Parts: sequence; C-alpha cells; structure tokens
Amino acid sequence: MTTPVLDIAVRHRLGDFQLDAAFQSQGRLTALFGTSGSGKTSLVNVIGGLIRPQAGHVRVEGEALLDTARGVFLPKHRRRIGYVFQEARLFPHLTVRQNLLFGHWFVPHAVRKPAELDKVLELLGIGHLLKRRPGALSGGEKQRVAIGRALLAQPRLLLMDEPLAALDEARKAEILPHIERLRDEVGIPIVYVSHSLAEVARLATTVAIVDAGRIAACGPTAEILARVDLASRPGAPEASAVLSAAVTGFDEAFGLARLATPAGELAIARGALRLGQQLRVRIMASDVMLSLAPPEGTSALNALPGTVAEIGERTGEGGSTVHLRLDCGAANLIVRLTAKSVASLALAIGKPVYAIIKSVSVETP
Ligand SMILES: Nc1ncnc2c1ncn2[C@@H]1O[C@H](COP(=O)(O)OP(=O)(O)OP(=O)(O)O)[C@@H](O)[C@H]1O
Repeated sequence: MTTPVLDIAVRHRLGDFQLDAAFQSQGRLTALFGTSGSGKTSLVNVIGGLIRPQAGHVRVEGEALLDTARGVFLPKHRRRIGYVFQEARLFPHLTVRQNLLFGHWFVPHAVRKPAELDKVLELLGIGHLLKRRPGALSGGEKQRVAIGRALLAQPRLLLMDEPLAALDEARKAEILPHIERLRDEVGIPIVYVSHSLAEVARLATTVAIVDAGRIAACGPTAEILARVDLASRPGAPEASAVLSAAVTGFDEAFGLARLATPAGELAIARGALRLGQQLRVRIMASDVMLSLAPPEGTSALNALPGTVAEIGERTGEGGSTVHLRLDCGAANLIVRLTAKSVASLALAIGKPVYAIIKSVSVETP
C-alpha cells in the first residue's frame, strides 16, 4: 500500500468540545469542510503543532510530526508547515520582495534553493509587484504574496485556512487559477479549510467533512459531493455531481458551447471557452428535475437519459425532501426532489428517467 499524503487520528478535549477525528488522504489538496464550530480550525492547529492533543498521530508523507504512542511531538517551528490565513498578515513596512524573502530566511542554507523565488513569482504572477509595499496591493495581490511567502519557506505541507473568505468574487476568480497551479505543479500537499462549496468543488482532490469534532466522511471530491446519504447532514456540502468535461464544439448562432462529459453531452453558455479545453463542471442536486418521458416543451437545454440507482432517506422539514442518485452514461447525477414527486412518479431503483438540468456551473474556466 502506498503511504498516504496525510494520515491523521487525534483525540483532544477543548472545554466542552471533543475532537475525535481520523482520516487519511492521498490527495494533493485536501479540503476540510464543515459548519462553524465543527472543529476545522482545531484540526488545523493540531496539524500545525499549536495544539498538543491528548492522543493520536499526524503523519505527512509517512513522517510523524506527532505520535503520542511513541512520544513524538515536533514543536511547531520544526514542522516546516506553511500557513496562509484569511488575511494576508504581511509586514506593512517591508516591500513585497522583502516580505517574500522573509519566508526564505528560515530555510537552512544547506537546503535553500536560490531559483525558488523566480519560480514562485511566475507561479503566482507577482513579479511586477516586488517593489511595492502591502498598502499598495489589492486584497487578491496581498493573498498571492502571502502564498508566495509561505512557499518560499519550502514547507512540507501548506495549511490554507479560508484563504479567499475575505475577498470579493472578482478577486477570488483572479486567485483561483494560481491555487490550481500550486496544487498541480508544486509537489507540496495542501490542507484547505473552506465554507465554500464552489471552492471545494473546483480545487479539492479530496474532501473531509468535519462534523461535531469528527470526520463524517472523507474521499475523492466527486464521490463525497455525490453521496446521497450525506446530503442531509448538517455541515455537509450541497449534494452535487462534479464531472470532468471537454469542449467539443460551439453552437455559434446561440452562443453555446457543447461539452462532452461522462454523463452525456451538455450545452452551456459559450463564455471564453476554447475548443478542446478541459473543465470541471458541477451540477447541484437542486438544479436537476426528473421526467419519465423525453422532455418536450421545456426551456431547459440539457436533458440526459439515466436510471435511478439510489433513493435516499426522506429528510428536510417533515421529511419532505429526498435525494436520489442516477446512473447517467458513465457517471452519476444527484437529484433533490420532494417526497411527493418521488411517490407520484413511482420512482424505484432501475427506473428509466430523464434528468432535466436547469443549470451547470463551470468550476474551471
Ligand atoms: N481553547 C478552547 N477551549 C474551549 N473550547 C474551545 C477552544 N477552542 C475551540 N473551542 C471550541 O471547539 C469548537 C470547534 O472550534 P473550531 O474553531 O475548531 O471550529 P471551526 O470548525 O474552525 O469553526 P469556524 O468555521 O467558525 O472557524 C467550538 O465549539 C469552539 O468553541
């Protein structure tokens, strides 16, 4: 078996709150997702060495930073962990260059890589900002510098705690591609705390759902977001299908792009999409309706044939809501219906249906 990137099992009491969380991740970017007070920050603090838990272990790529059974507790300054917080926390009196190199100074000479600065500047698109001070940067630029500073300390792991929460949508959109490149091109595993389903669907390779101090589920992003049994849990993300897609053509007359996905072909607004481009798209359970016959006379562009594969428990107020999983082509779609619709359509496992998709979000432009 390959060594997991992250292997965490901790028990710790904080006042009335019991943290009892265990998960393993093979992912390059592991998102911790959960409601306020579920224990995400406490878990990040355990990984970073700010909390010394009563029992457990934290291993990053096989190396123990904490193992109470073996008496191992690496203090935080020896863990080589980079932090990026909601606010950039740059030094206001230092230039961007000095802020960036501040991270570099903590790397022992023997392992310092001089070429690293140029790589980080290119990766984050901040080369033109070097002489400025933080006061003259936008929120998104500050955050990119903060990420650069963390990277230049050559960490073994990057902890990002709600790094985009303080930014507006435009700044978020500007920074997301840089985080994707960081995930795909730099070999540093990332733990990413977020409340945003859109961020998690777009960035995470693995999702761990944190609920009341425990890990309710952990696994590949598409699998976890499509879990019908999680759909009603407090703190779970809204059930969605996350599909890989490729742009196969355009319908110029109507400004549409055609996408090939494992669930079938979809048409979406063309935007700035390019032929052959690879994307991730997300279809939320609440954006899908079902029909027993091929739909006619509807304004929805996308209708995919499938069969009912799983019918969840009745949830919501008075048990009025049901989540269903459909087999569509080689993928699953998740649908949220009223219990009444499930009964009136006599939906059962194996029944053929048409999924009418009202909206598709593109997670990777
Ligand atoms: N030092 C402490 N003493 C007592 N209780 C604590 C302590 N630190 C945290 N808690 C409690 O532990 C619980 C988890 O807090 P934590 O900050 O880890 O949650 P979170 O998921 O990060 O929340 P948020 O999304 O709001 O940041 C909360 O109920 C909090 O009040």
